[in-house]
Amino acid sequence: MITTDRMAAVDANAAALGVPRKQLMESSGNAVAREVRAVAEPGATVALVCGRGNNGGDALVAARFLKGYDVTAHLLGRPETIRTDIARENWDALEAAEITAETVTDSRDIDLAGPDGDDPDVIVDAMLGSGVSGGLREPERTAAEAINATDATVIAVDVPSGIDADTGDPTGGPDSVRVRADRVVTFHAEKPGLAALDADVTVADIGIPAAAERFTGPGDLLGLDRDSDSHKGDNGEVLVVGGGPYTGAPTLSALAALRAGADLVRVACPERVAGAVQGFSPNLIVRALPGDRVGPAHVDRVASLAAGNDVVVLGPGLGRGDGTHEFVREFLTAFEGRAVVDADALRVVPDVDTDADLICTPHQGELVGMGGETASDPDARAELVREFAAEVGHALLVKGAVDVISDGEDVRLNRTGNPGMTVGGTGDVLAGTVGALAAVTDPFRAAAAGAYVVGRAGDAAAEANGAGLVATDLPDRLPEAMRNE
Ligand SMILES: NC(=O)C1=CN([C@@H]2O[C@H](COP(=O)(O)OP(=O)(O)OC[C@H]3O[C@@H](n4cnc5c(N)ncnc54)[C@H](O)[C@@H]3O)[C@@H](O)[C@H]2O)[C@H](O)CC1
Ligand SMILES: [K+]
Repeated sequence: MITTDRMAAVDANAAALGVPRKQLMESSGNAVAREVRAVAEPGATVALVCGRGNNGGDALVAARFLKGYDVTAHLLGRPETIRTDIARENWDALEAAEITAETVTDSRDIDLAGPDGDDPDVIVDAMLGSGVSGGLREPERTAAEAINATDATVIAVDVPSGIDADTGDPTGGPDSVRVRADRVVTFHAEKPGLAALDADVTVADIGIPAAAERFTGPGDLLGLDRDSDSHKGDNGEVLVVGGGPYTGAPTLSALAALRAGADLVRVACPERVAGAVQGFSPNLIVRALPGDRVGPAHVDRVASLAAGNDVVVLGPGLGRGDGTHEFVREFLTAFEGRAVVDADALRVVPDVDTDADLICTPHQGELVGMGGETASDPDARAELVREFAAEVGHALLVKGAVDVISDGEDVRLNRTGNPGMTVGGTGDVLAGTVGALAAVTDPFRAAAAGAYVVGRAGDAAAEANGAGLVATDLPDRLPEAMRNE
């Protein structure tokens, strides 16, 4: 089962793996033609009703695969207004091949009947697919009514036009016009909304590599951009809780959170290191906690600071010690928000009873310290991480040459990054990045996207600095790494 958003992500990941959308469209069109052949013998009349997006493009490809059938393509709009290059190229190919094609610009001109005035044997509904928004407009609306009025076998491409593939509901409200299909050929995987329809659904493999789903890619960044009309705070407020024995760690997390798009980043750290943290950057808001270590005495103060933020990043530079663990335990027990837990705070997580929504970011040694298991084979490790995430009830991002991300159900692997990133501090950058992303998306996506972009930033830094890569190289490279291309 795949949602429309995830499908768009997987499609972008496939393109990054060298399988561009035009190639997928060729497979989609082929699958549509196969479905036509399954319901009608050669010689049958087939009307392809094509919108101007890629859903229409799929049917334009199908026309080339339907030799021996009496095919007419009806394009709803002028060819110049076809919305994508790949659909237009397939329209041009159709014309060049002299396959019967008509354009319909006025809904009153829609006529699906063949030369003898009879309904076609088969109608392919390729008006709108996953790009639909709102109720059908003209000429699609009238065309849908015309399709529904025939006694042709109606095959919908991807989803019946006017239906939301995620919900199965008509896109214009309960009584709005939509195509009533006998069959649906949907691509790559079943869509959540199709099962409820009164249609036979075929899932066609269109050649998207399994790696496009299994591994993170640029598609995992879709939808994470800032809204153009957003206000200060809309893009996330992050509280980093750490420092004591170390000052660099909370600072790196905080700088990374800012570069990953958070609007405001606050650092709660012992007063002994507060000046040093602030000294790194005027962009940070520092809240000093009395003393030189974070301990149980600070729980109330940190809890009240946390309440004003979307996400807490807990752990960078906290150090270990009875007081630290006690602080983490007490804080998490009462906390009900979202937190990234890293470094010395991790060990406490499996024993804490908390309503918080956590993303734990252990390396493999820390995973074992938490009670988890690891394996050298990535697939075996992925399954172990998934099981452990389900057991602790939180999302895990287990760092390694290949990172494994799981929320106990889904698993994603991340291959970006390089051996140069084993230097100190890159984990702090990752925790801060995931913290910023967790303010704008769910924990699993935040962890997957965070691992991907920090690895990419590290790859760019390694290219520039070779073996001299240091963690402070990474935050400034995050904005470039977060572009979804
Ligand atoms: N990997 C994949 O996801 C693949 C998908 N394929 C096919 O592509 C469509 C989705 O194509 P897209 O161009 O994104 O959108 P549509 O064709 O569904 O819509 C295009 C166009 O229609 C206009 N529009 C939107 N809403 C309405 C409305 N209510 N009334 C009228 N017109 C509307 C709007 O301007 C849109 O831009 C997917 O379903 C698959 O069939 C591939 O070919 C293979 C890979
Ligand atoms: K359709």
